Amino acid sequence: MSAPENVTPVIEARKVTMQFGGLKALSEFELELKPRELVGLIGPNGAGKTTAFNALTGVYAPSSGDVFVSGERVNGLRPYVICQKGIARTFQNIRLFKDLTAVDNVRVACHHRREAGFTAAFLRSAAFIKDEASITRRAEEYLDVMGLAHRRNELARNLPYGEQRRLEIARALATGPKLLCLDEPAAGMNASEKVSLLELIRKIRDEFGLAILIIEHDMRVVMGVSERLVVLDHGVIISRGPPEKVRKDPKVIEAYLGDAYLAEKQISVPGEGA
Ligand SMILES: Nc1ncnc2c1ncn2[C@@H]1O[C@H](COP(=O)(O)OP(=O)(O)OP(=O)(O)O)[C@@H](O)[C@H]1O
Repeated sequence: MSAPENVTPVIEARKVTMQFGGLKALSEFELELKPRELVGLIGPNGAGKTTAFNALTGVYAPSSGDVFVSGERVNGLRPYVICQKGIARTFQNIRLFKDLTAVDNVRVACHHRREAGFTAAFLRSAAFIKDEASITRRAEEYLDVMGLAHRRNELARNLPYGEQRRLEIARALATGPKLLCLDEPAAGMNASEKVSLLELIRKIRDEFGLAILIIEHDMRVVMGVSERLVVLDHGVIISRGPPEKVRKDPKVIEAYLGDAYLAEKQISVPGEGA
């Protein structure tokens, strides 16, 4: 599902470097996602994947290089401002409002793009009340998309782990993003849960017309859903392209697939048995 060549990318990273003291966690990172693209960002532990997400979403200001959202340079802008420009993310460690219900977790994100202002809220005007009702309806729709309608009134903390992860995605979707960045959304799930989550993610891309950038450790799973992969190792992009090309790239095999890391993490390599 590739976008036409001349379409402005939803996100572009140009030579983005992140330096922490003496450590270059990310070096001259280059990335471009067109609308509706689904791209996997992979690499061994400590490769710089989360650092790349943090630089794209404003958690870190790049030490050098530039990030553009829909053609606008966003270096140094706060994460919530970048989110307002259409970049939503989830985190490796679940960050829900654990003492709010599922629907309220999503409502909070819907508020992020509400139109009624503080005065209306203060006066609880008719417009405000109508707006609140429509926010609740929208939040319910996102819960439904993520298969969580039945959990509407449960506290986030009481949801099973896999459903907490889906609730995070529902909340990110509710900000109305052009790009959804998912940091290991399937972490901690078994193989079949991972496959069904990633199929759901692809469905979301198709239905909402979003671009999606996904960090995922399981090569088999990520190769199955991504149209393109970008491979990081020690902060440097060592390979990029369609999954069938990347999985044969000797640099990837050496850095990632051939790593003892695979055995340690019990990660399956596509084309190698079960
Ligand atoms: N805020 C920070 N300060 C110092 N070093 C950091 C910081 N954030 C990340 N690093 C270092 O940068 C390197 C890349 O880390 P990062 O978390 O981006 O890797 P990753 O590919 O996401 O790894 P994993 O798969 O284990 O999550 C690591 O050596 C890490 O220790």
